Formats: sequence, structure tokens, C-alpha cells
Amino acid sequence: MAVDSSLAEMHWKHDLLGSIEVGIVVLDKEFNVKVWNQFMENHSSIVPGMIQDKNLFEFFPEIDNEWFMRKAAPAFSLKSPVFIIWEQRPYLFHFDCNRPITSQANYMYQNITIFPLASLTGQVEQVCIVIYDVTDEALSKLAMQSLNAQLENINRVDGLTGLYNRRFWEEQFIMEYKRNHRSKNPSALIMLDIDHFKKVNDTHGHPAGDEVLKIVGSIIKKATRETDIAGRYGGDEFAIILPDTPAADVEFVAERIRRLVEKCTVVYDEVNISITISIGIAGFKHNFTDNIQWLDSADKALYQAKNSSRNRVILSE
Ligand SMILES: Nc1nc2c(ncn2[C@@H]2O[C@H](COP(=O)(O)OP(=O)(O)OP(=O)(O)O)[C@@H](O)[C@H]2O)c(=O)[nH]1
Repeated sequence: MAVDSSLAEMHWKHDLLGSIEVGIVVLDKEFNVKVWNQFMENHSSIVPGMIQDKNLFEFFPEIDNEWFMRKAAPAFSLKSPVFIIWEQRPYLFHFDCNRPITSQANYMYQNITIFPLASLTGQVEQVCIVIYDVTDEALSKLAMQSLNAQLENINRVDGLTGLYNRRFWEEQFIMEYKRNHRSKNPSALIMLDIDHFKKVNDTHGHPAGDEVLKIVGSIIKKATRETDIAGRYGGDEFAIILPDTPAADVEFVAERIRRLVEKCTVVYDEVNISITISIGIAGFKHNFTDNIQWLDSADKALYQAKNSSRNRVILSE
């Protein structure tokens, strides 16, 4: 018996649309659904009979329709395909991610292509949207980005105190020095050193000394602004850049840190350890010829503080 050829064609088209692992949706100019394949049915639980000839946005209110219509416009008017990658928008249809429970994805990441479908007259009355599930690719790229960010952070941060390490702090200091030459608002530099720290180590042990360093680091973090650049310069010495800050304000910050350290008691192995710090401050001067001069000024002020009974803040001339 001869099979009607158009019926046979319909049959294989149906099979084809049903078996491919991408979403296929055909829309007319009013964004009414003309084709809805098995992939779309499986992920949305909407069968073709329910959505056929209905407006897409009524079924998917989460789609930003203005944005989507703007994106699809070139497919209708210029007859050119449009690509939307997951980095631009993670998904068009909010479908669950069918990965194992251990997966971090809360939804299916999607790449989208919108193809113009031209009629025999060359007019584009419909477009075909192809939805690719790119969850695995997206997750591995996001994991890689997060790993890189962690590595970058490890490279910048002192493991003990959580402040910037010396190398990164010095890079910032050089940039700040150059910026100050162009700026009208001078920044200031604080150098800070724990008093008689060797004695802390000798009396209570190195781990107790480490605890003291951690506490001083956390006090510095608490007492400074997010825009200030605080680093562990080495051993028990810390350095802080305070961008665009007048000397009087810097003295106030330094004094606050000094008092907080003086008031706090570090408890280690049930032993109370009291400490003090000495602080030197140097404001930026336009006659500095390199950044080391700025550092030396702050260091000299710190040395003066150490030499005048410690537990003091000295502002360089
Ligand atoms: N616990 C611990 N000690 C450190 C670390 N890095 C350096 N030190 C010690 O810090 C001490 C630094 O001492 P100094 O700054 O030279 O002298 P000080 O005893 O603090 O005396 P003044 O600075 O003159 O008040 C040395 O004993 C170092 O061994 C560290 O990461 N942890």
C-alpha cells in the first residue's frame, strides 16, 4: 500500500524533533508557538497541545519579553541569525538542572540561537529558537574562574594576618606614590611595629606570637577603611596607606589603632598577653623623588616613637 508522502515526512520530522538533545521552538511574529519539541516538553512539562498557537510569554512570565523581542528583531528584519550565550544571560527558559544533587547548578545554563525561517517569497514570518543545554561547560568555566580568583587572592594575602603580603602591598604603594604626584589630595603612610615582640615569642612561644600578630592584623582591619591598603610588611611590622587623607585624620586613625591594641588582651593557652605598638606616620610630599623617600620618612618617625618610650604615634615633619 502506498503511504502518503506528506504523512511520511510529518512522521520523520516528528521523530527527528523528538530525538535531538536540543530545544526547538518555532515562533511567529506575535511570538505564538508553532513548534514545541520533545526536549521542551520534557523540561517544561508543557505538552505541545497545551502551548500550540499560544503566546510564549504567557507561559513563561520569567522571560523579559522586551529584551527578548529586541534580541529576536534582527532575525525577522535582517534575516540574520542571533546568538545569545550563557555568559550574557544564564538561561532563556528557567529549567531545572538534571545533574546529580552534588552539582552546584540551580538551573540549566543555555546557549540560544534564533534562526530566521524564510518562506518561499523570502519573507521571514517565523523564527526558530534552538536551546542548547551548556550546564556542564558553564559549571566548569565558573569553577575555573573561582579557582583563579582564589589563587589570585592567595598570591596577594599574608596567610597569618589576612592583610596584603609585602609584595602586593609594595606594588600598591608604588602605584599610590605615582598617583599622589598627580593628585591634589595627599595620601599618608603609617608604619607600625609591635613593641618588644621578641619577648612575646621568647616568653610565651612562637605560636603565641603568631596569635598576637593575628589580633593586631584584625585590629588594623577593623580600624581602617575598605579603601585603605593595609599589609604585613614583614615580621611584626605593618604598613598602611590611607589614600587622600589629611595628616590630622591619619593621626586620629593611628591613635585609634594604638589605643585598641593597648586595651586588648591576647589570650593564648590560658595566658593573658598584653602588648603595645609604636607608630610612625608620613604624609606624601611633592618633593619626594621616589617612593623609598616616603617610606623612609615613615620609618624614621617609627624609629623616633621606639626611641621615646614606645607605645606612641609620631608624625614625621
Ligand atoms: N611568632 C612570630 N614571630 C615572628 C614572625 N616573624 C618575625 N617574628 C619575630 O618577631 C621579632 C621581631 O623583633 P624586633 O621587631 O626585631 O624587635 P622587638 O622585640 O619587637 O623590639 P622593638 O621593635 O624594638 O620594640 C623577632 O623575634 C622575630 O623572630 C612570625 O611570623 N611569627
